Amino acid sequence: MFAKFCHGKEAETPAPFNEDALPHQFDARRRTSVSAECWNQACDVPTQRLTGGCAKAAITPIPVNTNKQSVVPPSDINRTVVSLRKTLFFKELSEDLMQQVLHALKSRKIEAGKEIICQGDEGDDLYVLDKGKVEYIKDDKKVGEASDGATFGELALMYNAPRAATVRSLEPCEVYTLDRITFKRIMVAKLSRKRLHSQQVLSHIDVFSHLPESTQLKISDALQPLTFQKGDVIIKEGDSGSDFFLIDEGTVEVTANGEHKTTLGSGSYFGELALIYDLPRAATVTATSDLLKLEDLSKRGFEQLIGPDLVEELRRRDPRRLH
Ligand SMILES: Nc1ncnc2c1ncn2[C@@H]1O[C@@H]2COP(=O)(O)O[C@H]2[C@H]1O
Repeated sequence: MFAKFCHGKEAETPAPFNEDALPHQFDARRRTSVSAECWNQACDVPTQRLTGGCAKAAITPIPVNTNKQSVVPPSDINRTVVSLRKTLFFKELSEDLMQQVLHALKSRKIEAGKEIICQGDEGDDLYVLDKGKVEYIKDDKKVGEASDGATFGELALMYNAPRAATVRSLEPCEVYTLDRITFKRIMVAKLSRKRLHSQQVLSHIDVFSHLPESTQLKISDALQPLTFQKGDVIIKEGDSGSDFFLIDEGTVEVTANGEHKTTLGSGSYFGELALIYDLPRAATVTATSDLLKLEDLSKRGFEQLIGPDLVEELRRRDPRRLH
């Protein structure tokens, strides 16, 4: 069993947590899910864990010291960023958060034939394979290989799940590691910014702006940003409807039966009719600006979060009466 090898492997000195940098209430060694850890959204920092809600008081942020030299040599930074951006989590990470990631990385050399990650273990670090080759083993079966530029080990950190596979070095490897605490802090900062942005988009749309803040927050959390380019068809007349859209930035043209009906811009929404009447799409909606940024609410989210009063209001504002 690989698990045996794994648990019998040489203990690698774990990167020490810089507990001095943590707020005193925060237990760095505690392992809980992100949702169970409580974070101060406004300043992207963990706060005291409380039953039933987050602590309100702002607590000193954990600084990632971006003045100190990153262990990644300047010549390798682009390559490391490219490697990180291959994973979904880092794909659209803002530049400043990416800088924080780069400054928190630690470098490690690993001999050939070592278990870097062991299936079933708790996740401590995320790995960027800078040089070398590894194999992935699941339930004692080899399921894949990866070489320079691969990133692995993020799933257990993201989902607070046990390691899904063993990762073993096939040759001497050089890796960069990102510790769990920094990963989670970046993750919460990213989510918190996303939430704030979605909330701003929502609050600029008349019909949503009067909703209670708690409802706005729930809807904001369910929104997913999407980007389109000029000419992209977002909705096709006659199709069944699965999403509702808010326009964050840019414009769309609405056509029905081949006729121009209207142009919509930021502060508008579309795609509600198919969902509220359970009918095929009444019109085609096409991006007309070079860049179109939308916030997407799935049909499920729409059904769960848009209450009867709001549905009634959307019915009252049926655009077919206007244009
Ligand atoms: N005159 C219009 N006729 C039909 N749909 C329109 C019109 N103006 C805007 N729309 C939007 O275009 C969307 C197309 O998908 P839906 O039918 O779900 O919802 C529609 C409305 O949100």
